[in-house]
Formats: sequence, structure tokens, C-alpha cells
Amino acid sequence: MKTLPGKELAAAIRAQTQTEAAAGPQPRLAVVVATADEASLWYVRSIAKAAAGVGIACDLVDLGPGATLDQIGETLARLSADANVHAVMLQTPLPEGSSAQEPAGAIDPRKDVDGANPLSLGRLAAGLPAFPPATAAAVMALLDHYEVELEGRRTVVVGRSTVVGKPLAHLLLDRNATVTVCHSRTRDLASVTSTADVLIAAAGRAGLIGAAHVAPGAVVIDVGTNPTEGGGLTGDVASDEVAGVAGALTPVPGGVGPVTTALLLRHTARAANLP
Ligand SMILES: Nc1nc(=O)c2c([nH]1)NC[C@@H]1CN(c3ccc(C(=O)N[C@@H](CCC(=O)O)C(=O)O)cc3)C=[N+]21
Repeated sequence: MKTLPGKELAAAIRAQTQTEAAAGPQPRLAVVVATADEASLWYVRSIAKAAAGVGIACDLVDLGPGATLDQIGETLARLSADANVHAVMLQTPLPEGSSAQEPAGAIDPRKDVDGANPLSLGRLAAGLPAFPPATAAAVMALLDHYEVELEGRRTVVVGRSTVVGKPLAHLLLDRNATVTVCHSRTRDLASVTSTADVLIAAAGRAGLIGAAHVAPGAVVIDVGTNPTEGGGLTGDVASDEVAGVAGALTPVPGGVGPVTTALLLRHTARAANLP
């Protein structure tokens, strides 16, 4: 089985982004945080670090886990109206499991570099220009980088979130893949996933995808970033088991994650250079 790492691709995207960022006024990304979620805060720190590395300014706007949806929406609207800010992102999860969809409607679609405004998802579905969520874009970037054929092939996405599963289904359809979306209520998950030429695991459940879920030779993309007890990270795919069946598998860590961060910065540089 082949391993499909994301680190080199991420480095190449960052290098290109650095060039794009240097072409005009310095791009500025504002990241709004209203959570105490550890994984989310780790991601925010890694965005800030990577942004500094490619010449992008990054402002953290921390509203604290007690912020109301109104406060979040007002902050996103204020940043969207600020001509010095080119890109606006709202970290999820929000407090008390509130949906980010409602306040994210306040992000100017031209600055919506993580595709969080429902308008961005609608534009994506309609085939109009929009920034897809960075994670969904990272899956496509990895498939393209490793030259995985999509046209006419069976792709199965496990997970229907607005950040990954739903936008990814549109991106795959756009490439003429045959797309099936599974989720927590899918009956006999393995019977569906084992038909996939390309299987994308984005359910957020550690080890959900085992050997019985995978067709021999399938390409498996693991989007899961589940925290482990030891403070590490593990995917949705039981990799030791699946390695014996799949043709190729992205690792966690070192797969989709680094590409996600790099693409968020690429989107930021492009938002800054929009006419
Ligand atoms: N609006 C929004 N968009 C997101 O895309 C989003 C979010 N909110 N909230 C939090 C989650 C989490 N997430 C990760 C991204 C990269 C890595 C990543 O690069 N991880 C490293 C390793 C980390 C380690 O080893 O601890 C890797 O996979 O190699 C992880 C997690 C994006 N998220």
C-alpha cells in the first residue's frame, strides 16, 4: 500500500502563496475564536505560525467561549467591512454546539476564505466561483497531487458536515465523479463504502473505517483529526487494519491537515488580490 503524505504538497502550496502574498499589499487574515476547544485552539496557533512564515498578517480575535451568536455575527460583520482585512474565518465548534452557519452569514463572501457563509456553499453547489472550505479543498488538492482519477469513478464520502462532507460532494461532482454521501444513520455502512474506488472518511469518529469498509486497492483519504488520550491525533481510519486492503492511504497526522492550513493561506492571498 502507498502512503500519501501531505507535508510536501503543503510546503509547495505555502511557497507559491508566499510569492502571491508578496505581489500586492500584505494580505491580512482575521481569525475569530469563540471556543475553548483544544483542537480548535491548536489549529488557530498553527494558522498564525504558518501565516507569519509566508508573509501574511494574522489577527486573532478571541471572543471567549461565552460569546453570544449576536456578538460573533457583529464581529464578523465589522471585520468584513474593514478594508484592511482581506480574509475572515470563524473557528468551529461554537459554544454549546451552536451552528456556525447563522453567524457566518455575516462574512463577506469575497473574504470568506474557509467557505463558511451559506452563500459560499450555495455558489459552490451552483458551480459559481467561491472559496470552498479549506479542508474540502485540501482533499481535492491531495487527489490531484497524487493524480487520482475521479471522472466516472465511484467516490464515497463518509460524513455530511458543512465544512467537509457537503462541499466535498459538490467538488467531486464537479469533476464528474459518481458521489455517494454516507452518515451516522446510513444502514450497513460497510456495504456502501466497500463499493468505493475513492473513499473519503470525514465523520470525526476515530477508527470508524476498518478493513471491512474498504475495497481492495481503493484510495482512502482520512480527514479525521480526533484527539487521543496521549495528546496526539488519530484519524477516522483504523490505518493498521486498512493498510492491508487499501491501495493508498493518507496518514494522520501529516496528511490532509497540513494541506488544509496551507490552502487557507492560499485563499487569503487570493482574497487580498481579488480585483
Ligand atoms: N472553521 C473551521 N475550519 C477548520 O478547518 C477547522 C475548524 N474550524 N476547527 C478545528 C478543525 C481542526 N482542523 C485541523 C486542521 C489541521 C490540522 C493539522 O494540520 N494537524 C497536523 C498535526 C497535529 C498534531 O500532530 O497534533 C497534521 O495533521 O499533521 C489539524 C486540525 C481544522 N479545523
